[in-house]
Amino acid sequence: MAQLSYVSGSVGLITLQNPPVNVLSAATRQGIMESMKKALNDPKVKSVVICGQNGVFCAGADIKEFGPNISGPSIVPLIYDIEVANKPVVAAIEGSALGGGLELALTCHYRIAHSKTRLGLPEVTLGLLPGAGGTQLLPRLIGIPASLELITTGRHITAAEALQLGLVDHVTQSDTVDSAVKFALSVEGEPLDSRRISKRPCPHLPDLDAVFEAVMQKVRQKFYGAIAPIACVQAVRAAATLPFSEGMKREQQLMSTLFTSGQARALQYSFFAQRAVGRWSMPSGASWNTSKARPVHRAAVLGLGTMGRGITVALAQAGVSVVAVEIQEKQLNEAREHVYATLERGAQQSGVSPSCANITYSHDIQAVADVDLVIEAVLEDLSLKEKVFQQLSAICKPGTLLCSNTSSLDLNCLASQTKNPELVVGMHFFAPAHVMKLLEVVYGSKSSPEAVATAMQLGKKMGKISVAVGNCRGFVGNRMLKPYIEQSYFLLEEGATPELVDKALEEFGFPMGVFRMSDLSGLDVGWRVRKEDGLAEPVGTSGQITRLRGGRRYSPLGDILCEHGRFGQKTGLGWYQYGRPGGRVAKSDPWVFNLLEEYRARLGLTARPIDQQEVLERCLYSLINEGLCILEEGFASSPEDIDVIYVFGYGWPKHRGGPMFYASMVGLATVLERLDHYYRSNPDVPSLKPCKLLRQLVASGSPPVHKWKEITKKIQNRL
Ligand SMILES: CC/C=C\C/C=C/C(=O)SCCNC(=O)CCNC(=O)[C@H](O)C(C)(C)COP(=O)(O)OP(=O)(O)OC[C@H]1O[C@@H](n2cnc3c(N)ncnc32)[C@H](O)[C@@H]1OP(=O)(O)O
Repeated sequence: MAQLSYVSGSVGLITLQNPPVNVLSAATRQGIMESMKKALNDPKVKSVVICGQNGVFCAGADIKEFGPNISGPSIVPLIYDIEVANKPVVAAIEGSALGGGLELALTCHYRIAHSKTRLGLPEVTLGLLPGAGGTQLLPRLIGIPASLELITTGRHITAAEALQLGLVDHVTQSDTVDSAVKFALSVEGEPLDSRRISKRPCPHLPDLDAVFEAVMQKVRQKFYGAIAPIACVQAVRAAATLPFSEGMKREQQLMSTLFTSGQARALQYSFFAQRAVGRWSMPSGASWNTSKARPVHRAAVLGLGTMGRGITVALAQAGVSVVAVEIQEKQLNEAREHVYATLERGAQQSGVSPSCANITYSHDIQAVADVDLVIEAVLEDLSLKEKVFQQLSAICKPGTLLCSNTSSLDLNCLASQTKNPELVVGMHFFAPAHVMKLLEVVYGSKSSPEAVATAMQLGKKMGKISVAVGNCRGFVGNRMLKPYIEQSYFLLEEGATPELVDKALEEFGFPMGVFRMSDLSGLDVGWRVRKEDGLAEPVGTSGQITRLRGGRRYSPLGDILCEHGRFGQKTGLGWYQYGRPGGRVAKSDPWVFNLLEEYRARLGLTARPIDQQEVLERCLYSLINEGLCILEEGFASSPEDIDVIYVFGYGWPKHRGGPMFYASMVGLATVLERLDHYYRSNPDVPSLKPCKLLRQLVASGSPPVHKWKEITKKIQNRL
């Protein structure tokens, strides 16, 4: 796991050998310790170089080993031995130096990095802090403000930035190990005291208290409810105020609290879940490792409204050449300007040149004739989309993949309009499409595995976390949103206010509660769907209000708002008031309170006190129940798929893992008991009826999320 070899006569070369990313597993730690000892005891060795095999230095501690029974030598004394070594130790950094990997490099006396290396201390994203001395060493090397920023965000930086910050000593474009060996030879025999970071004082910072106070406030706001960023700030403060050994003790104290926290478990689960969704499968048995993606060099986007523009930007930024089509001349020109400005802004932020040259614009659908893939993003109207798919099928060259960005329509209907339904898949982006990480890749009953593989690969190229899901109403994300929103309306009927519901959800960790979120997305969208479904009926001021539709409880409150032209932020009025159309700041609106009072009075409903616990249970457990139904029916292949969708597309707080993980943390038996309880008092609300899978999981002893598959497989109704 770590190999010592001898090069250039006097250099001991220690190579970490733990593919794919040389994590510091117990065996690797043992290997480094033994190799170091051997090299230091060997009189022939005058200097040491540490590198990683296959072009990767080290991605840090092995997250899979985290838990109560971690074995092998611990990291802290191991890397301490390196710092106190009496021979110069040089880190030859390439690929990645992250977490414990960067901490390992920090205890070396010199750091040589390849120009393409990424460095960082991302422990905070795993619910931890850099607990192998990182919080004490980094501030001594690069100062407190830069350290606070890197440690609290976990951001990866380039070698160039690392050089600028003083984190590395030299950046090379050529062979990293060769450069490091030459460098090691050049410093053999030189004094090392000044190279030991732990011996340095932390650079002085005037207004220390004010700086830490400001950072703490920022962190509490930005990472609401997350404990690791706070602990990171506290640990860096220890570096600024305590001697090194005391600071190390503080770091360990804070780390041990984080290490066993539920948040760390959730975030580490999420790390692996993000990777697991790439190993997709379909009910037919086809999967990522049996299906080959086609190359997509040229793609078309059809319809340049908000979604189409965002998708165009995302494709161009991924280096795909784009044909952007919009039949309305005015909209086309606006889109061209908008896309250009967005790409320019993105280029300024990232420091790379904009990709405008990759885009051609047309108002003629014939322009898509020779592309490899089309993403349709026209209005969410079935008959319009069906017509578009007929046209695409006739125009495009054979084999072109036809994708729809629909968020709600039946993909099979669109596929049935084409000559090759196997080439049709959904690519459901989230607004703004060039920013949001999530992509639902939707397979219909005839989609070929190759088509799914191609959409998944394109999503990856666009920097998305892509999740393959089946074609049910609303797919996974929006389908689960439905009972969540429904419960929030029922809570209003029973006595809650939008403020009360939103507060509970925001304190849980959502960036926006359900009502603020609905105002942002536009209340008219759901209204149109409800009207199409025959649910929303005009109420007016004196009309009869019915709260039962098709035998199910129904709340027309959302429809009533829309009848008053209150569509949310875009009209300046929704569940809140925004001052003006397009306003962003939500203020309570007495009009809404009056409406609720009148509504309850008309229906003879008595408002009762509703607490945050009830809001969370009803909104979240009904959403979780729907997620379990989706798993049961096979429209998602694993709980990880659902959790990734919710964290990256719907603002589910990252440190709570996702709805499925959260349910397992709360206890499936508790979720079942509470759903049973609410269903008993609301037998006309089917989404509160616990699904079969939930009962089965509880009957099987509530296994951890990664074991659910064994049970879902048994009861899945295949698509
Ligand atoms: C006791 C604690 C003491 C000290 C504190 C130290 C704490 C730490 O060091 S925590 C770990 C900090 N490091 C990270 O957070 C880095 C995580 N890894 C990455 O960001 C990326 O994997 C990468 C940039 C290193 C490489 O990216 P890419 O090339 O896209 O590959 P993958 O992400 O798909 O990874 C490949 C493969 O490796 C697994 N893996 C990556 N890092 C780790 C890790 N630190 N521990 C365990 N496994 C790791 C990853 O899961 C992939 O495998 P699977 O596809 O099987 O999941």
